[in-house]
Amino acid sequence: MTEPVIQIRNVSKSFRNTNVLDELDLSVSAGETFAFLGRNGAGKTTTIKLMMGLLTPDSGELSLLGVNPVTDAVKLRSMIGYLAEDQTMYDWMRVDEIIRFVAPFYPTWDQKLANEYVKQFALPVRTRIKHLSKGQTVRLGLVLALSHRPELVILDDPALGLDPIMRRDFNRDLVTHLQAEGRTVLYSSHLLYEVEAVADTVAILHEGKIVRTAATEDLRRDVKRFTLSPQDLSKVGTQIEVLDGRLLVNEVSLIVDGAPQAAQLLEQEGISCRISDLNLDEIFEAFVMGDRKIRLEWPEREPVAASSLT
Ligand SMILES: Nc1ncnc2c1ncn2[C@@H]1O[C@H](COP(=O)(O)OP(=O)(O)OP(=O)(O)O)[C@@H](O)[C@H]1O
Repeated sequence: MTEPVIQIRNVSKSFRNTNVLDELDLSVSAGETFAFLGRNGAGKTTTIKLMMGLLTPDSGELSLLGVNPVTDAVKLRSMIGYLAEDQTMYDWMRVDEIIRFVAPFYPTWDQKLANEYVKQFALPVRTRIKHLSKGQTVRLGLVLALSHRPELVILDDPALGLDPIMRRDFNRDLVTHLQAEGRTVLYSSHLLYEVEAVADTVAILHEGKIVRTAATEDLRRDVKRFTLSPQDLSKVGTQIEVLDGRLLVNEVSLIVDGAPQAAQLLEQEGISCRISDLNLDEIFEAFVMGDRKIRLEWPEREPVAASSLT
């Protein structure tokens, strides 16, 4: 079996008293488009900076393309196409000037390819960077990140600040230029629906750990809403993994991971329920904001004393 292109094992990172990553494990295979998802502040940029050797882990190990970013960051950076969340470019330079400026940093720079990207992205070469639109700036960032034909591309929330149509076009560009060439791509975002069209695999980062890694179609199959009667709640065994539980009027709504198995178990128990599909935003929300404890508390609740009702 070939080595993963990105391998992170047991990586922890704190800033002063804040523990951002807690024994994080993550693995990305060659040719995969891997969406790295988390809410704002979840630690996506911190993880990416660790991968690029811009930060050092407190503990754990990282390997990208077989290189250790802690000891060999400079070598690694020349092998990776990296688009930072807040790209700081020399904004007084023109588009053609910054391309000429960046090219010598990469031994494998392909100027013909850079010219093709500039043409395809319709970038105005004689315009100063400070006069580009947000969409043009992101695309220029891509030209600079991709023209040395990196095997691995890391994009930190690249579509941030783009309007929905631009985001769609940007994702289409990603598919055309990177997936078609079999590159490995790690793409961070806080929007699950946004990465759906491009990602092979989605990993959800929450409270310093990856809480789920799956293909988007598997997430849709596995995570569903079960609606049942409150009386049946105590019969629901702990074998069912509830991501979120809510008490509605005369009903209980449970968002369950492992829906096919859960449906089978409930059927065996003779519990009737309604099972409905969720969209990707609802699935993401259940993982990062779901109330997992409430279910356990309900059956143990003290019944309301009849005297208190009078
Ligand atoms: N250099 C630093 N010093 C102190 N705290 C930091 C530093 N860098 C990040 N943090 C904190 O670490 C946490 C994770 O930040 P990070 O930027 O990695 O999150 P993120 O998932 O990329 O968020 P966003 O989607 O908003 O960019 C945040 O609470 C942030 O304030």
